[in-house]
Amino acid sequence: MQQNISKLTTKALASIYYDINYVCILRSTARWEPSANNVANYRFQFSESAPFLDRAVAHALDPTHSTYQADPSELLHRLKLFVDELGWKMLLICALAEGFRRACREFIHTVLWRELVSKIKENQWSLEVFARSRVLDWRGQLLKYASLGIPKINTELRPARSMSEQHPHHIVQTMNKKIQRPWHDGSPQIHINEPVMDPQKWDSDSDSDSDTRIRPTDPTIRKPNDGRCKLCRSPNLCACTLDFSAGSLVELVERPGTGTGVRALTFFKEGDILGQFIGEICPPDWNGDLIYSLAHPAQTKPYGILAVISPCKFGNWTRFIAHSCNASTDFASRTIGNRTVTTVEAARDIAAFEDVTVNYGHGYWEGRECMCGEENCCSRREDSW
Ligand SMILES: C[S@@+](CC[C@H](N)C(=O)[O-])C[C@H]1O[C@@H](n2cnc3c(N)ncnc32)[C@H](O)[C@@H]1O
Repeated sequence: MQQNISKLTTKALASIYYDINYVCILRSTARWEPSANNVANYRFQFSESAPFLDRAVAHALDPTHSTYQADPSELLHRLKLFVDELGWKMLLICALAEGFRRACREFIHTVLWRELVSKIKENQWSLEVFARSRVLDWRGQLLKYASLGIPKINTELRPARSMSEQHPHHIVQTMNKKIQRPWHDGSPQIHINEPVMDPQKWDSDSDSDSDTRIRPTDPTIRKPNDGRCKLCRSPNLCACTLDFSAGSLVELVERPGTGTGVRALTFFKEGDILGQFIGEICPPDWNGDLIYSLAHPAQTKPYGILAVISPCKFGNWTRFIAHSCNASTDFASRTIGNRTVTTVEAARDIAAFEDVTVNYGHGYWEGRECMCGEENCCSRREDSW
């Protein structure tokens, strides 16, 4: 019974994150392609949440009013409990998610509803950061109730620091419920969607005139014998690209002792490709980043190292995955579209709200202490470094 409750409420919470992300995608689609259809799809989410928010506010203003006393399924009672625990802002954020609206209607057993409220409470800051960093327009909804004299609504409408200018993976939630920018070696770490290459790092003839220098070719560009594309299985050059959507459903969180890590906000199935390990493409003998970098092997014999991918400055969320000696993902070398790439793939099913981990390899821990805490941890074993 308790297990079922936990499963159902975890699923409901994961669908709240998923739906908030979806509403924000609808918002940007409607903004950049404002066709009647796109705008209607976006507005629909608001029109779905409005009626029961209106009822919840009216009930809060006058709980004795006969219209609001009739509450056969006790929906208003559940909403009141939610607002008492988590406030109006959280109600407005969650109400824009279809998964939450469904739970409001269907979780009629008090134990189930209380468990969901308590899970949302545990994740309150994460949900707020998620909604704000994706520019969910919950304030617009709340403003319409601002003049009604509900004091708590006015305090929750106070402007907060804007996150709209930041990529969500420029935001790390700290242990004391603040946010900070990921930072390394005195500089902010910058999110990129495509690998970058600094020709100067590849320049063997740095004394020659820049006009006469030959531009180095990117060694990760797909060559005819790099094998079939992992996605379409074609042995020929194809236009396939990786789907980056998994990256929208993870968050960066500070962890004690190990720094920034990655937490899944949805369920991943074994074999799912979560993302591409992206960074600056550096020469194979480059050793300027001993923390984050990964060797990029050739796909064909003699299987040497073609490059080092260094995301210490430019990279994506995959650079923050912590090591575990019992990891939930693997790095894999793949040919996809016009490149050979390193992907991060689920080594087993990953539960929502679990930290995503990967095995950095035994050599990484030479002279360092692994703190993954697993029974088989390399730093606990007698033969460890
Ligand atoms: C690739 S980075 C991961 C992101 C990093 N935590 C950060 O804050 O930017 C690798 C570094 O994270 C920390 N780390 C990750 N997993 C760890 C583990 N299992 N034990 C100890 N430190 C770990 C170590 O400082 C390691 O050198």
